[in-house]
This record gives sequence, C-alpha cells and structure tokens, in this order.
Amino acid sequence: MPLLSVLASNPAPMKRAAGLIARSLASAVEKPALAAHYPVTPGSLTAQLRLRSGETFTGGSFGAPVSTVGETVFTTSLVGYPESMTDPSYRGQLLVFTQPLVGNYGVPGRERDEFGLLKHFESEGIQCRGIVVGDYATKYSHWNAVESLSQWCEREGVPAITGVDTRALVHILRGQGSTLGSLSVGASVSDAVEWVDPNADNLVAQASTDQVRVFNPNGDVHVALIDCGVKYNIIRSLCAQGARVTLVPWNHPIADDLASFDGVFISNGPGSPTHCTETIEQLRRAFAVYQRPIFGICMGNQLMGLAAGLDVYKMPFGNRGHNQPAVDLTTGKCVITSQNHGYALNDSVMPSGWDRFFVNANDGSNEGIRHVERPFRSVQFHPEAKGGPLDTMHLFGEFVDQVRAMKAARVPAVAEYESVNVKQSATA
Ligand SMILES: NC(=O)CC[C@H](N)C(=O)O
Repeated sequence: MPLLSVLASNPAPMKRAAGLIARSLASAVEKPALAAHYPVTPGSLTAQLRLRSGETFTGGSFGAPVSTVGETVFTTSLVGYPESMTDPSYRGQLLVFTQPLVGNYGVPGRERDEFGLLKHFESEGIQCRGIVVGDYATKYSHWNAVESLSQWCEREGVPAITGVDTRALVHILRGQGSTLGSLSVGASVSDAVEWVDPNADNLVAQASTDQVRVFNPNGDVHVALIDCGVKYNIIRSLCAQGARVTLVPWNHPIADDLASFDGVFISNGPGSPTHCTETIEQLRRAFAVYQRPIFGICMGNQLMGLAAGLDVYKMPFGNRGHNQPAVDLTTGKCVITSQNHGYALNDSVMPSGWDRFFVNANDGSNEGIRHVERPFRSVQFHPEAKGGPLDTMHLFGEFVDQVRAMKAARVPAVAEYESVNVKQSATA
C-alpha cells in the first residue's frame, strides 16, 4: 500500500512523527541528559557532569562526595592516570579520559628517588579538580599498586564520575571547544551552579613553589629552574644529566640573578600564560643580555614566545595525549610527543632573530621556537614524557651538554648585546 494511504488510514505514525519533531525542537532549547553508558558500581552515589552549555551526563561516583567546577578537557592518553592527575598543568580542570577502562592498575605508592622526588607522581598530590571516565575498573592489579583509584580520589577529596559516554562528551567538546563543567555527587547534585572560570586566576602563582629549593647539590653545572608548576620528571631529568638544579618561584627576579646560573630552564604550568607578566618581563630582560642556554617546556615555551614578542591564543580544545606528532624543522624528522596544553603561540610571523623549532603534524600549531644565533630554545610538548614516548628526551642532554660546554669555555653570563651589534654593523 502506498505510504500516503497508510498514513491516511492510520494517523498514529503522523502523531509519532509530530511528537518526535516537537521533542527535538524542545531539546534544541533544553539540552538532553545523557544516561549512564557503561556499568556503574551498584550502590554507588549518583554523580552528574553538567556542561555550562547545558548537556548533562549522569553516572556513578567513585571519588570524594563533593562538587566542583572546572574547565572540562579531554586527554587521549591510554595510560598514565597517576602522572596526569598529579601534573600541575591540569590544575583547575576536569579531566576526561577517552580511554574507556580506567583504574585497572590501581595507584602506586609514595616511594622517593635519590633526588627526593616521588617516583610515580608528578607532584605531591592530585592537581585536577575531578575526573570523568567511561568505565571505572573496580578491580585493579599491578606490582606497585597500593590502593585503588577510587580510594586515592576519596582520600584527596577529588570527585570522580564513571559510566559517562566519553565519546559523546568529547564530540561535544571538540565541536564547541573546552567548556566549563560542574561535577556534583549524591546530595550535592543540583542545577544551581556558580560558574567560576579557573583560568581567570593566576594558576601558576598557586602551583609554583614559594621557596627556593636545591636538587642534586653536587651537580657540576648550576641550572635555575623557574617553577610555573613543574612536573617532577623535569627536575629529575635535569638532575639525571648531572645538573645542580635550583628551583625558584615563577616570579623570581631572574634577570637580576643571571650570573648565579650556568643555564635557565622554564617549566610547564597551569592556566593562561598571560597572567605571568612578571615572568615574561624577566625573560625579556634576560634575552637582552644572557649568553648562556635558556630552555622552556610547554608553559615555558609560551612564556619565552611572549617575551620574544609573539602572541598566544586559546586553542578550541587543546592537545592532550601521548601520541601527538611534531616535526623538528631543523631536521625534518617527525617525533611522537606527550602533550597537555590549551594555549598555543601564534607563530605566523616570527620576531627578528627567532625561528620556529617544531610544528604539530596534525593541526600545524606551534610546537617550539628557537633563537637563530643564541642558545635559547623551547618546546610546546613534554620531552620528559611521564607518561608518554621518550622520543625527545635527548633535549635534556643537549641542554645540559651545552650549559657544560659554555661553562668550560668560560662564557660570561651577560653581555651588552646592543653594543656588540653596533660594533658588528660598524665593521660590516
Ligand atoms: N603543560 C603546560 O605547561 C600547559 C601550559 C598552559 N597551561 C596551556 O594549557 O597551554
């Protein structure tokens, strides 16, 4: 029977179609609640992730029964949740894991290495505000596990939600960009959310050390490490190359203290680099006179870029994961890198004396800059990995070797570059 005759003799399909249209129109205004997708531990408290854009995901709680608001970001890393969650760059953020099964190898203990750093974590505690997973593994097994992911989150007061369709969630975040989210648990699940953007604050000032600390005091070269929220493996990687590392606060007046150090290193860190006006100004002054090596990682790359005269912009949803391809523009070689950033340098026009160092092979975003004559370099990715591939670990060795060579050659810490340049152009 032709379709129109069916509809004429039986109005039910028409009614159903009208209902569907009405519902989809309503959902355009009122964002849908997305039901739990993966199994939720029976008896667990209800947890809800609500995006500021209106979508809600309901699941089960497996962390602390508290509520929080943060920038909802996702990482594509398959392993490394203890390292990622303790990475200070995730401060202020709700971390979504696209790897569905999370928690199955538990959480390691707090053993320390020869430099006094926690072996298995990137700082002293959990830094992200909450975590979002598809399928929390209630059973864990690993030789160095001492507790479950759930116990760790509870002990540290961090909420965690499981059962979320993280593919649907990431689809939304990729479409509209990183969005504020509210994670609420049990009795605290509520529609009344105070949307406070953590990036409005200077998160670097919160994550940085407030006192000077020395690691590997017998190292043969002395490196200042500007702490914007440093990952322990950056300190460890410098110490392992034989450097004595002095960790200084983010706003340390380094430009007035250059003669104390054989090299300067700038760490990763949370939030927007634009808050760090003091660091940028110190670096700008250091670039004008320092003759020894300077190196920056992630936030360090952004701060060096800003000091060199570049702009920074917020990426739609950032690059977070352990499989980001970056092309070394000095060799043409592509390396696989670990990343965690939401901001990037706009390198479309480079300031005089500077060049691009690495470029992201997926999206063309900046992955590093280098001075063409002087020993200043920085990268947007994380050569120290933890977790992630070790393709670019050699950058630590190259930095410390260069620091060592300049020390051996007795290169003075500072020079008046302007007068050097004037002399050069006079003789040219
Ligand atoms: N890992 C980092 O240092 C991140 C830098 C900065 N907070 C960003 O998101 O871009």
